[in-house]
Order: sequence, then C-alpha cells, then structure tokens
Amino acid sequence: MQYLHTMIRVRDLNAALRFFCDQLGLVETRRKDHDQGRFTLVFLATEPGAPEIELTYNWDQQEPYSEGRNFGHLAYAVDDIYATCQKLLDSGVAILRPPRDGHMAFVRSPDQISVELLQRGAPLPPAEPWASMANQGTW
Ligand SMILES: C[C@@H](O)C(=O)SC[C@H](NC(=O)CC[C@H](N)C(=O)O)C(=O)NCC(=O)O
Ligand code: NI
Repeated sequence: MQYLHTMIRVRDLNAALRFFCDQLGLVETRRKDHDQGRFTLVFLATEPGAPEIELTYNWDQQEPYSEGRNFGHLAYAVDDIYATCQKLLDSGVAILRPPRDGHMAFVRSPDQISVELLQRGAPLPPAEPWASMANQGTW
C-alpha cells in the first residue's frame, strides 16, 4: 500500500489555504468543485507527487465542526481493492463503503478513524455518490 493523503474538513477555505500554503509552504496540486454535493476538494503537498492533505470545504457548513468531525480520513492506494477488502472482511474489519465501483472503499479503525482505500491506477468515481453518503452522516 502507498500512503496518499489525509483528509480534513475546513470551514474557511481561504483561511486554511493561507495557513497551509502561505504560512506552512505547501503547494496546491489540484482542486475540484462538486456542484451536486456542494463541496470543494483542494489537495496540497510539499511538492507535486508527495503525500497530500485533502482539504474538504463543504459550502453550507455554518457551524464549527464538532470535535473530531473535521478529521475525515487517511487514504491509501492498493493494488487490488477487492482482495484487500475481502482480506479485511475475513479478519473482522467492517467495510463501511464496499468497493462496488472498483475504485473506492472505506473502513474504520477500532477507534473509528476512517480509512479510504483507492484502487491504484483507477480513475476516481463520479463524486456524487460520496456526497450523498457523506451528507447522510454515515461517515
Ligand atoms: C477524492 C477522494 O480522495 C475523497 O476522499 S472523496 C470522499 C468523499 N468526500 C466527500 O463527499 C466530501 C463532502 C462530504 N460532505 C464530507 O464532508 O465528507 C467522502 O466519501 N467523504 C466521506 C469521508 O469520510 O471522507
Ligand atoms: Ni480522500
């Protein structure tokens, strides 16, 4: 497995970019607006190709995130997402979001730390299914 990124939810995207980029020195590697899910993802790294931070900006988030809600997940690329999930399932790990699209799965640690598994080399699925699940508070 290859460590890819850590996702955190930010309430003020510009303030977060000021901190991580202007002050800490990270560079923006890519960003995507998801109109249907009403959120923006901004990826930052020390340099292109390095492990990233995934900033998630939910457009409608008014209140400060509750304790722990701003942390989103750790993400890893795996060679075979189905085999990885089956091995985890067989060892007793709950698969919160099965890899039905062959791209992405989510599991949680015993301390409820969300871990995203992404199939190495597969394009990311359309964002909307994530938004519906994430907005249902199932994460
Ligand atoms: C691009 C890939 O690395 C992702 O992590 S997309 C995952 C997806 N994110 C969202 O839906 C963002 C908006 C949502 N309202 C949220 O705040 O998470 C997702 O499945 N998020 C759930 C999670 O636990 O990260
Ligand atoms: Ni992610």
